[in-house]
Amino acid sequence: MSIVQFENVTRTYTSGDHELKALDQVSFSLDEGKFVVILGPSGAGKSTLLNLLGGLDSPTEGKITVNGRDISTLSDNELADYRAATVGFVFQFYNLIPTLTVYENVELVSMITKNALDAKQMIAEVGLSDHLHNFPSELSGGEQQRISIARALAKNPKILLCDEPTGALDSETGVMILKLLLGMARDYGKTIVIVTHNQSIAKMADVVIRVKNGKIRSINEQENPLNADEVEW
Ligand SMILES: Nc1ncnc2c1ncn2[C@@H]1O[C@H](COP(=O)(O)OP(=O)(O)OP(=O)(O)O)[C@@H](O)[C@H]1O
Repeated sequence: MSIVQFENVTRTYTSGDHELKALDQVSFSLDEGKFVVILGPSGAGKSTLLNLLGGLDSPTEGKITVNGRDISTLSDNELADYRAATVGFVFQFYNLIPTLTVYENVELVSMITKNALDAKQMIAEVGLSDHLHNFPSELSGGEQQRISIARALAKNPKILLCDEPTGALDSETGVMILKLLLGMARDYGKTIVIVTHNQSIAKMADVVIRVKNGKIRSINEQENPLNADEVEW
């Protein structure tokens, strides 16, 4: 069943009398529970696409439907509700709050959503129960990224949006993070959308979307994606 639908979506940026179409008439749909990789060179429009899907921005034209709801015309307050209820974010540089402990960083989510899952349970899910009371600076990069995934999962989102989630990690640690994300799709039916420059990660995707100059160049479904263990870069 399709959980995401973009129909002729355009996002135009205007500066002075110059207009730039960061996304230009983009249409695609994604099925629930899939592991999706969006590939494309710098400036292709990947972050713009992820921001629109995450309700951090609205399209200039076109329609975006997520989980049966048209999110293209929501007010700022409605978008905040949509973000809290439907999507989780994982970023390249983790975005943890340095003055809060691991537990507090994840528990924070319960302040923005009614359906938050138990913070300790989510930290256990990413294998870091021994670090509940550590501060982010006391953890390795891979551990910090696992905490940011625990925080995203604590919102119990249907969709996890990841912008270069392994971009700051070595290959071995990156594979561990990808394994964790893949497990979220396979075991919990989450839809995982990863934006990356890294062609190797695309080998483990159910669906690969290639973007260039604001347009979709191709959408490929892969029947037999690789396991995370088989990927390296
Ligand atoms: N806020 C903005 N104002 C003006 N132009 C923007 C803005 N955000 C993005 N753009 C432009 O839109 C285009 C697409 O940018 P986007 O960040 O989506 O690309 P990207 O594929 O994510 O690139 P990267 O891989 O380098 O992050 C680029 O030409 C960029 O300069």
